[in-house]
Amino acid sequence: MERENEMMKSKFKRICVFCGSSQGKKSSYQDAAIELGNELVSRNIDLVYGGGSVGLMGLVSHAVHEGGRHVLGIIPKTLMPREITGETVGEVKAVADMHQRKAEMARQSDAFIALPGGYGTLEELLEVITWAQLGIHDKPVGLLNVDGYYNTLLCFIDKAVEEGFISPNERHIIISAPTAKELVIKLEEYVPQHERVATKQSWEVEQLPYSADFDDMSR
Ligand SMILES: CC(C)=CCNc1ncnc2c1ncn2[C@@H]1O[C@H](COP(=O)(O)O)[C@@H](O)[C@H]1O
Repeated sequence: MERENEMMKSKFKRICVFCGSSQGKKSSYQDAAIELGNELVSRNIDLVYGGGSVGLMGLVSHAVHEGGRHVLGIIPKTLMPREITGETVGEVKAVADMHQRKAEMARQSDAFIALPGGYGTLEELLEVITWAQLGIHDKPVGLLNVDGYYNTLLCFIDKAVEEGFISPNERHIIISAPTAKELVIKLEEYVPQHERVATKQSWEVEQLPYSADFDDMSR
């Protein structure tokens, strides 16, 4: 038993999952959300997500919570009413707005996975990819391509590479796989290949709230 646990040790402590606030029409999307939750549990990985229990978000968070791992939901105050987001499980952290939510989700996690979803999921996914490209973080980003749901997005990204808008090295930022198990293994093996535009340190300096100079200029 101890040996089994030892084998299942992951280099990730917490993974952030982006996914639909809807369940999607096919049962395979729902099955994949539960399977991903179970995969995290089996590898002793905790969950960070957008909070709430609507759609695939509810399925993945319940699976992780019921499996005994920690669940952290990060919710903007405006989405907190139960009728919008549903019952939450685990720890809930309230933040001021959507921007703070994404920053906090990214800060709290060692890697990101997107399940099928809509605008919200795409926006969260593309933002963490862009941040990786810029060198703000070097955490792996995975796409769980359930039943080929993301094939057209991946084709579009290949087109952007062909047309010279994304470099081949930056194409490697997105890691995709059809099942949770394969995806987590690939994320574990990920080594960034792209050049960073700025060092992490320079971003930290840029992101300091207000400098005295800025304050003076605004007077
Ligand atoms: C108005 C509405 C759709 C409310 C649903 N309630 C929600 N509760 C919590 N997080 C959400 C909600 N809607 C979108 N999100 C965020 O956006 C993503 C899902 O958006 P979507 O369903 O793919 O586009 C999630 O990863 C989550 O972080």
